[in-house]
Amino acid sequence: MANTVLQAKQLSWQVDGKSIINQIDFNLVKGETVAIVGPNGAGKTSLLKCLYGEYQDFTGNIFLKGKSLKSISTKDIAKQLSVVSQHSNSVFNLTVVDVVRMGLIPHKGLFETDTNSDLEHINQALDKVDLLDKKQQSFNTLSGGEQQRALIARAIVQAADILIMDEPTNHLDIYYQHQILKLAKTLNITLLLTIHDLNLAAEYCDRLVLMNNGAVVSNAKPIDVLTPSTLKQVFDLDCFVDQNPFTSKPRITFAAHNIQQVSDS
Ligand SMILES: Nc1ncnc2c1ncn2[C@@H]1O[C@H](COP(=O)(O)OP(=O)(O)OP(=O)(O)O)[C@@H](O)[C@H]1O
Repeated sequence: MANTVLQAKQLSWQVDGKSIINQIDFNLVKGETVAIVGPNGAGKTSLLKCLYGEYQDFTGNIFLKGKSLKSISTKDIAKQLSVVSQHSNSVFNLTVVDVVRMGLIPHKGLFETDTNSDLEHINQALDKVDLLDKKQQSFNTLSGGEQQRALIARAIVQAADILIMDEPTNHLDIYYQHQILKLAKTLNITLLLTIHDLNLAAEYCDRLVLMNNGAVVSNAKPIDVLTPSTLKQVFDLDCFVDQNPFTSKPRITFAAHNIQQVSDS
């Protein structure tokens, strides 16, 4: 499709002989916001890791703006695609400004120092996420929401036009869940994320890719993916779908009456 920026064809990935991602076809179009949703263990993070080049031992093909991902250097991938992932946060025993400065790495030679315009760019990014006053604080001491904002500032400095976020709303209270997603949307770039909260996904995304057992069950607009029968099939729960009265987006209310106690299952 014209304007496809990221595409997977018959993508499979296994670990220790176990199939985790199973023959997935996927595409991401410039400018859209897409969420990968599905139960724990469905393969969402594994799919993202293949798509952003962390796992290279996949079979099938991944194309970044038409070029095979395996033929593009890590540095060139990072110029086009930035990643915000909670899993790597704990490695940052750095100040906030140093974390944000890491966004410059793909654009710099080995011994190239920061220019005044780089520093201005870093400050502008920190200002955009409202962390200028915390720039000298240790990243590890930020709250969960502030850490996500700092990583978004790093992505702004990285200046890629695709942003991948793995569970950006994890551990955030409801206010900050909305704040992070709204902030990401203001960047006006292509967004691909994983998210557990289907109501948030419906609120912010143009399209949802619903996964289960390493495969895609449904890939369409939220209204067409979030149907009681599809959700029952994947989550084994009955639900009621109506409209959010504020936004008119689909709103899902799950009924937990058939949940078994752990000891009964
Ligand atoms: N590096 C790995 N080594 C072994 N097993 C793995 C590895 N990565 C993923 N898996 C397994 O693959 C399956 C899918 O994991 P993945 O993290 O992709 O799921 P997910 O949909 O993101 O789950 P969650 O919603 O719980 O974050 C799980 O059973 C997981 O244990």
